[in-house]
Amino acid sequence: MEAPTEVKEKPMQAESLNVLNRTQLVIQAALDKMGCAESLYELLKEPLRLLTVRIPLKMDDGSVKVFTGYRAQHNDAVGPTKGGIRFHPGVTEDEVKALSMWMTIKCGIADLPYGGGKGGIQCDPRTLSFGELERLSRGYVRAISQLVGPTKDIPAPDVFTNSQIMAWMMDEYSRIREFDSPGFITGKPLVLGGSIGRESSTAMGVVLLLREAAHVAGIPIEGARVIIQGFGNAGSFLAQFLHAAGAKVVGISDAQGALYDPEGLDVQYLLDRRDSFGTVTNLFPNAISNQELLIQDCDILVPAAIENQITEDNAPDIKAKILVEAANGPTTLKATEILTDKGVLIVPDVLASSGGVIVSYFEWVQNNQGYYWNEEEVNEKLQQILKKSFYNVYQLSLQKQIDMRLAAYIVGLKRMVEAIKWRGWI
Ligand SMILES: NC(=O)C1=CN([C@@H]2O[C@H](COP(=O)(O)OP(=O)(O)OC[C@H]3O[C@@H](n4cnc5c(N)ncnc54)[C@H](O)[C@@H]3O)[C@@H](O)[C@H]2O)C=CC1
Ligand SMILES: O=C(O)CCC(=O)C(=O)O
Repeated sequence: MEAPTEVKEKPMQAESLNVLNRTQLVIQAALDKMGCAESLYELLKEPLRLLTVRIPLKMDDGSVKVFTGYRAQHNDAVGPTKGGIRFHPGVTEDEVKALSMWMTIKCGIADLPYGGGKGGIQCDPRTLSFGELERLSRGYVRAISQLVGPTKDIPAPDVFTNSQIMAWMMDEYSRIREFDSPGFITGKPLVLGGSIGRESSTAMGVVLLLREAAHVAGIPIEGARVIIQGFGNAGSFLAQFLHAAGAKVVGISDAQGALYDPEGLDVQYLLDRRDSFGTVTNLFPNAISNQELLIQDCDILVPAAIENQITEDNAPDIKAKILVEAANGPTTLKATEILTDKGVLIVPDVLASSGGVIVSYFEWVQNNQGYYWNEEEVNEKLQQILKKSFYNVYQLSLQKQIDMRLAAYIVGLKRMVEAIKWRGWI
């Protein structure tokens, strides 16, 4: 496989950028605060299961390339595991493990009957043809089919995967199982049992949470200056929604670079020109870098791309008053500390990005019952869950005088810990 283009070797940093290590630290801190036995940490510090697969792919030119994929299942004490599938050159075993653990916390905060799961293939889908992408998606499902299923582990989209890929995966799983299995995967096209609102749900969730955060921070959304890192599923819908809500989108970015205009960007113009991988900045000679964008002046910063974007190196220079993490794992622990000390209100990833899995849960419920809801019903239910989630986390952070991330982990682990105890595992 060719070397990834945008994942460059980073200089040595004082803090650890290992997402698994830092997730373990927060889980341990949360379990300590909850007064849990050490054995619970021993159980929850790693996924229960991790499958590594090698997927041979026949390329269009007749050659064969072999890709590495993963599926991690963090814990299934509460119910089947759930979480997306990522196609990205930066996918690693530790990343997939951490992502599955974050799914556990997300589902716990939203009180969904799931544990966390996550999958990924180390690949660059931008270099694959449509046919190669389909064969790779089907190959991955064949490789993991024993481990997943509508009552075991339910995948969904994540970075560089979409409803077309979910459709191929559902079709492949249905062929293997010899029956139609819409509930095997979520984020499907509507005609194949997808839910209204799933495609825009991550961004919709961010907007709903941002409204609550802005309310407690005393910053009106109307007129607020927003920077969004990432212009894919989460970032582009978000730009659209915030623009419609009267906010001024002053910055956006993608894997190639970033655009910033203090007067506000033309969101519709950018949406019309972005490609299917959320790239648009390559069309502009005045593009700046992602790192430059993050420290530009704004009221609200929304990382909506990949991990480790906000570190101890750039956190002191961040100007935003509210940080809403639509991406998974964009901020390191040191950066969280620096920003919290600066008085920045952080809506952590495990809360901020939960709109996607909540509507995925709605999709799975609708698939199981064979009865489909309208947009109003989906949005109303989503709003109810998110409002409750936000205040559960926010109030705990005030009550215990802890940062929002630690508070979110405590809220998110509660149901899992209880389920483990009731099952008699610990
Ligand atoms: N799609 C979903 O339902 C959910 C996504 N998320 C998280 O939101 C974030 C974005 O996901 P999606 O929008 O779904 O992905 P996407 O594939 O639709 O878009 C990703 C965006 O990030 C940019 N990007 C990729 N690599 C980058 C890099 N090295 N530096 C800067 N930008 C880069 C891409 O150019 C693109 O604009 C991820 O962290 C994902 O885990 C969280 C919950 C649900
Ligand atoms: O929709 C889902 O089930 C999972 C979405 C996801 O992967 C995430 O929240 O990170």
